[in-house]
Amino acid sequence: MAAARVVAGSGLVKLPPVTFVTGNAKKLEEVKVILGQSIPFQSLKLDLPELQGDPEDIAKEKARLAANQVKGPVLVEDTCLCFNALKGLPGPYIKWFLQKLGHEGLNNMLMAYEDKSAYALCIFSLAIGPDSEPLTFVGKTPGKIVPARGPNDFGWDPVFQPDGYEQTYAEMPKEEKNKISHRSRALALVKSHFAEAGYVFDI
Ligand SMILES: O=c1nc[nH]c2c1ncn2[C@H]1C[C@H](O)[C@@H](COP(=O)(O)OP(=O)(O)OP(=O)(O)O)O1
Ligand SMILES: [Mg+2]
Repeated sequence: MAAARVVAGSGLVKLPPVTFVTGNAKKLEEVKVILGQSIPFQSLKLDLPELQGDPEDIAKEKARLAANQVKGPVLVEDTCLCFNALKGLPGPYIKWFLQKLGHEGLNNMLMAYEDKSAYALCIFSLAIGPDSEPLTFVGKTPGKIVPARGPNDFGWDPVFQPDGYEQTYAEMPKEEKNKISHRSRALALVKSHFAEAGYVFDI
């Protein structure tokens, strides 16, 4: 795929379509709906290895790996579920905690604490090409951890109840989740960036 190039004298950067790289079909479904026609993108199903550490660094490293494989502009995302009583853990490691412990186990982790508050964090990272420093866009939704309610078709949605709602993410209609979710808040920043950055697409 062609790399990004500056159009001389115009202040514009010409880009091939962006590739959203994820191994998670449910994420992709939400991103498609939230982005609509605002940013031309295609998707690539790849489960990229993830660095340990600070969530923003994990997302940036994912973007670097993706841009090296795709050899063009990429967007990736890393999602964290952070328990306040546990000082932000499991955070970026939620995937493995959920896989091993399930919804009940996540609730049990908070049994010793009165504070069940938590927040969902979504970090998109955009790399324009293999050699460019990735940018990050962070969206956060506060809520609490509750015993599972609602359809079990996307990760920890049944155990996360956002503040101001009586329903868990899983119980909400998708449009409602997409209005307030960590993912849509991060994507709002991605959209503003694309609107302001002077990218034109080679499509
Ligand atoms: O809105 C969400 N509602 C409920 N669960 C969610 C959500 N978003 C991600 N999740 C789950 C998927 C994975 O168990 C973990 C994040 O891990 P994370 O590495 O970001 O996702 P992943 O490995 O499934 O896909 P990717 O290939 O994009 O890294 O939280
Ligand atoms: Mg992952």
